[in-house]
Amino acid sequence: MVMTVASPKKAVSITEKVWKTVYGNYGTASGGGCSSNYHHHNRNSYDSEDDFEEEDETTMELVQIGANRTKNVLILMSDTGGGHRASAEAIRDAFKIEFGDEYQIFVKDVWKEYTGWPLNDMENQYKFMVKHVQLWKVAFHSTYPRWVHSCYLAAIAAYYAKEVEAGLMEYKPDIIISVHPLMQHIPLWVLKWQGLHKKVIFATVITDLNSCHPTWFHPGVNRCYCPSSEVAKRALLDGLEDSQVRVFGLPIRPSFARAVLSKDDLRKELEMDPDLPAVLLMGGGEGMGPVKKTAIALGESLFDKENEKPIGQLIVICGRNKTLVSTLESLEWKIPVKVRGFQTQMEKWMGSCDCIITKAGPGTIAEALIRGLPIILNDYIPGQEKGNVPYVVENGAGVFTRSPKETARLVSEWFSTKTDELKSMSENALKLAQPEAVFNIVKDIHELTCQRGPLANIPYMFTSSFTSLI
Ligand SMILES: CCCCC/C=C\C/C=C\CCCCCCCC(=O)OC[C@H](CO[C@@H]1O[C@H](CO)[C@H](O)[C@H](O)[C@H]1O)OC(=O)CCCCCCC/C=C\C/C=C\CCCCC
Ligand SMILES: O=c1ccn([C@@H]2O[C@H](COP(=O)(O)OP(=O)(O)O)[C@@H](O)[C@H]2O)c(=O)[nH]1
Repeated sequence: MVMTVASPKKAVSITEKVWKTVYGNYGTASGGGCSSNYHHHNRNSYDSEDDFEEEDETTMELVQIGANRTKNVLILMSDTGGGHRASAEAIRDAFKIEFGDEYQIFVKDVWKEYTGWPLNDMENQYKFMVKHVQLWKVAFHSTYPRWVHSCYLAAIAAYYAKEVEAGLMEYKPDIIISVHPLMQHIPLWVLKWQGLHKKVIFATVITDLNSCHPTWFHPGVNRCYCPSSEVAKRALLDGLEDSQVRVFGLPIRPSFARAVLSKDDLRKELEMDPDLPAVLLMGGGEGMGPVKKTAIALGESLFDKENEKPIGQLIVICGRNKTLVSTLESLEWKIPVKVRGFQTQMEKWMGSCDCIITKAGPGTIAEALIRGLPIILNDYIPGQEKGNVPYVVENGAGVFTRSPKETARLVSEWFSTKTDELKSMSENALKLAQPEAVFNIVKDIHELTCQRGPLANIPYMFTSSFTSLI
């Protein structure tokens, strides 16, 4: 048997034996692992004291089990918008594709499941604030200084420490990944109180492309994955070290990166017109922005009055906005229109269209870039989405206008007299696309896990007894 890691003897082996008895979650890793030199053993129980006599061999086995057992990954997210869940699921799927059963992934809103008001209702509070956009502006900008958001979060952490701790420990995480701006501080404090901050790997995956809130940046993380060099610059200015920061792009579901899609086949499958150019209109996971007015304007501009025939078709995806679905469904259209609620296969709808109109949501933008769709941005949420506008426009992948009429005019030109413009924007979009980002992120986390070595087994049995003392 070839060993690559030296194993401390007696002291470790006793602790590990106790640990192994209570922690029954190992050995399912499919090939790979951190080192191919580890030989996997299938012994799952300790039968007698005699084991202590076979110390060398036993200790080696324990080291191997630590290396090869399934690692638990807890991804912290919240449904404030649709982007955080989309990125969390992208990371989960990429782990599965790259490493099979080596990692067990939990995508959770721990705050919603374990804590109380106001922490457990961020979705509705966020929805309310972005509807009253001035309120969101004030909340976003007034919490910008570190001392302000740290005080808020510390107060909440103190109040809900036990609940958050229970929520985190439930999943016995070896790795915690936060894809949410408000989920760095509290979990990191909890890990510190538990003495687990050097054992559990903590990574932040930022899902804003440019003007993100500084709560994303916490110097206590092992890695901070930034979707763009602009965000990386902000991270460094905010006190993170070079060694913590990686720039791979925004994590997008592997179905966008890996699937080979033919537009003709997709149109058949989605029952679209096979020949008419198609525009996709959406407003993030919640169907926000001027979707209704834009749809109506497109209904007019994509109809050639002289020849009495449509020059394009329209797909409207309203996300979770059910009122919008029923309003649009009740209208009469002169062009082919499909109205849909929340869709789980966005890559198919994007793959079947020729351009997209959306608010400046980072997830939708990154997905559209991968599909090479020119983008008309028709709105942005102040603060975190503002910087996405120059990111798209200055790179020649789209335009910004809040006017539904102007939007409708642009699309009708792209579909008739200005097809060259559409083509060159599509090429620019593809240049910005980073379909491999999610795979690079999970591979980097895997490397980090391997660097920790096989003895990074986490004594959760001790932490839970600590919990009961709080
Ligand atoms: C000194 C006077 C202070 C007055 C402050 C007033 C009110 C404070 C109350 C709320 C604080 C608001 C938090 C602001 C920081 C937000 C950081 C941020 O970027 O948040 C964005 C996310 C939404 O995600 C984005 O969605 C986009 C699309 O919609 C897009 O996808 C983008 O990529 C995403 O990043 O926003 C949130 O999640 C905000 C949730 C709001 C929660 C309600 C607040 C009350 C609940 C619990 C208190 C929790 C924290 C308070 C401390 C916050 C300190 C910053
Ligand atoms: O019906 C829908 C509508 C949206 N989305 C996804 O929701 C995310 C929206 O994220 P974005 O950052 O664009 O905006 P947010 O919803 O967070 O405001 C993107 O991945 C979309 O593909 C989806 O899967 N189905």
